[in-house]
Amino acid sequence: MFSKMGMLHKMMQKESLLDHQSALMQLVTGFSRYGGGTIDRANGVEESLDLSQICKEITKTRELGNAFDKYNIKGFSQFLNWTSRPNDTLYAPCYLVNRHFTSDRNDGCRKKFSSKLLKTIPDFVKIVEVGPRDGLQNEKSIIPTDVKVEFIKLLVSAGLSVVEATSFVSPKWVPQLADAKDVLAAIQNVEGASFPVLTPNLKGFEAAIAAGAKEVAVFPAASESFSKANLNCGIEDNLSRCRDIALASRDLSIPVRGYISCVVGCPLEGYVAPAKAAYVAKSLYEMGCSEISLGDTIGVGTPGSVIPMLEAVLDVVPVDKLAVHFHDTYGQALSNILISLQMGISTVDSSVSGLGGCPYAKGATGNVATEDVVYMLNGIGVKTNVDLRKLMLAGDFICKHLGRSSGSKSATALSKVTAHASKL
Ligand SMILES: CC(C)(COP(=O)([O-])OP(=O)([O-])OC[C@H]1O[C@@H](n2cnc3c(N)ncnc32)[C@H](O)[C@@H]1OP(=O)([O-])[O-])[C@@H](O)C(=O)NCCC(=O)NCCSC(=O)C[C@@](C)(O)CC(=O)[O-]
Repeated sequence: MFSKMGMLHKMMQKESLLDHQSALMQLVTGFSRYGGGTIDRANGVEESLDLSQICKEITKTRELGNAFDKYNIKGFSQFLNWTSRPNDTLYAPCYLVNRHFTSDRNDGCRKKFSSKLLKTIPDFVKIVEVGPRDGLQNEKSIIPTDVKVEFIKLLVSAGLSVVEATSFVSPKWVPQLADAKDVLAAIQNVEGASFPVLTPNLKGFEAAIAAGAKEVAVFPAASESFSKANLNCGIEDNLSRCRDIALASRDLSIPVRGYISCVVGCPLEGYVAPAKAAYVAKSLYEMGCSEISLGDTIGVGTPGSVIPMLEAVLDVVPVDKLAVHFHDTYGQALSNILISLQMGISTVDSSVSGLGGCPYAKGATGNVATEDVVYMLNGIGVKTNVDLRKLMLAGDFICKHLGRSSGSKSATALSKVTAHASKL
């Protein structure tokens, strides 16, 4: 590999050769293949050695640009794009690492990228995995308890420190989670993660505590209609139920997470004003919730609606108490997450393989896929402690059981490029 690249490099230096169509074609094909991932570090190829230099030369060489146009070779255009950044000697190796899909956390990248845009992003992001609860609650055919338990164990072994396990809600409303007590009993001895469970009222809270829950979550909505559809009561009545749970858990030193559904949009009311989300967030904060997760339940938000909502909430709740929870119905979740991180939020909810959907939000698809979140965070050098390869195993496991393919773009891509996936 090394000698081949060296040869190509030499050929490029001889400008006259570039006029020759077959030599040009060889170069373009060679670079395209190289850009496609055949780098061989074990044989001593130094990515920074030839490539940054080569990339510089490519940008200088109009003929190669023309050749790209003519032969429409994809990998080559990526080289051209990479080198269009300023100071490409610094950037090129970094891009190449990403090009090779290692997806490992790349501290080098972070340092080199430390532009204004990434400066405010936290160094560490806590991922709250909601796959076993939000991900599965909408599944029509009942998943055996032992499958759920194995799924949770795989998620924990991938390094996820918070795995929302189930809900203590009415089995008539959410039949899939009717085995909440058994799931919780089976994971009592699993170490390395906390397992919050949803509790809509004191009845659910008491059942959860009796089953061994050490952390619970309440879930009011920012929209009156959704609150009624989801919980059979309006916002105020539900906040008062949340308050009862918060009081009861204070006595037991049980942390209570507060979710807010429909923070930017509601399946029944449409647009939700930022002040509504802020009002519910403030109420949850004042009743002592340890964390408040802002849910775009139907995935309609864009940075255009998420930023004003976050600004309103940040006026009343400290940033370190906030989490974001985006569904990906319109493919906006990652951009919304990035914006949230830039605004200082460092807790992100997601669901492996993009599983999920709320039974009372018709048409809404799953949560943002955990693999996609981890892939993005790895790419910008943010630590998560999550092992992407093991996470993909958990995703494979549950997708096989559900008989469907993964909703994660990163997992799908990485599993196709096995040579790269093995380097994760
Ligand atoms: C809240 C209730 C229970 C009110 O339901 P209700 O029908 O108004 O309750 P009720 O007090 O009239 O009682 C009716 C029956 O439910 C029983 N019941 C009452 N409470 C419980 C309980 N805790 N556990 C088990 N059973 C319960 C109660 O005992 C009674 O049983 P019956 O006498 O008929 O045999 C019901 O509306 C419910 O369970 N809703 C489920 C809501 C839900 O789980 N939604 C999905 C999760 S929210 C979500 O996904 C959004 C989120 C959080 O992810 C954020 C985002 O995505 O943006």
